[in-house]
Amino acid sequence: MPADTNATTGPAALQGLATEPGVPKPDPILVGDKIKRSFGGLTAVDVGHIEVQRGAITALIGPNGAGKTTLFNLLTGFDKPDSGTWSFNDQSLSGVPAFKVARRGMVRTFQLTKVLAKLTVIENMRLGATGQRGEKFLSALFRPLWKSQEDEITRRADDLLARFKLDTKREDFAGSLSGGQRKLLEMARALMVDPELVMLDEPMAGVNPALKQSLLGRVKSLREDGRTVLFVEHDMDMVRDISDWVIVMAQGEIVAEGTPAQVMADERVIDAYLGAHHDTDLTELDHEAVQAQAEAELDEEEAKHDD
Ligand SMILES: Nc1ncnc2c1ncn2[C@@H]1O[C@H](COP(=O)(O)OP(=O)(O)OP(=O)(O)O)[C@@H](O)[C@H]1O
Repeated sequence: MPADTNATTGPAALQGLATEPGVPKPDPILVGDKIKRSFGGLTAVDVGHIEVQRGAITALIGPNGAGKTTLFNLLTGFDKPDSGTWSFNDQSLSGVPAFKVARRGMVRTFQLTKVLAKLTVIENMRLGATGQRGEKFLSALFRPLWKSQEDEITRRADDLLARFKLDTKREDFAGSLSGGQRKLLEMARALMVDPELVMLDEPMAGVNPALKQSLLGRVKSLREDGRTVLFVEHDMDMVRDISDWVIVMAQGEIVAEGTPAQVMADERVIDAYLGAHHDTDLTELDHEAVQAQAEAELDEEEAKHDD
């Protein structure tokens, strides 16, 4: 089927957009303005404008300390900004607590913490249904629920575990799962509230390369189910493979946006990475960036000699 060049919805609509930071999207599910968060004298986030396209997979990348996690925390109500406003499905989310944000259809995954690792897989899933109250609300597990509500939660959890091929691990402690299985559990748990927007925190971290493809398939299937995905990731292969759009942060600000191919060739992105000290697996981008810069310098030299 030929691509619909006039599409305003989904990933297709992103083709041909300007690559300026904060560029408006044709059908945004999430819109933020002037979001600032400082820690002491350090400005962790200073985002002028951000829009996330509905039904697309958007990657949020940037060097260590760029403010990605802080922005995730702010948007999902786990942290409070110094200033700024944002809305989800045209409804303001400023000041809305995390569990209510989740109920409205926007959830974020968390890397499995020590406490959650001590619970079984099914217990983790059931906690997901409480709308991300998190481990402070572990008591939610033991709070009496209506039997029918409990049955419904268990049924949904078991369906998701089967879909994510974790059903045989149902009674195992989450801490005993492999890196890839933990990532599947984090994702499955987030789906307990049937969210429209799923925010994934480094979905590839600690995953065995052999499992990466299957995990990538899971993320793509979220989009096929009609969900919107926003993810933070250092693994550039993943970013290239599955993102429809990439937003690049550096020093708290959005410095560039575009398709994966556009941002990876963008000077502003190369500068952001080369200008920062980082210790994660951005080697591939580094390599490309260094090569691109070397080529640019050689071209400049050649041009000088040509004159
Ligand atoms: N609770 C906090 N207290 C003080 N400083 C913080 C806090 N949280 C984050 N920061 C600082 O804010 C800046 C942005 O951090 P953040 O974790 O959001 O970056 P990031 O882009 O997610 O980095 P990484 O890729 O390493 O996870 C960093 O300089 C960090 O040290």
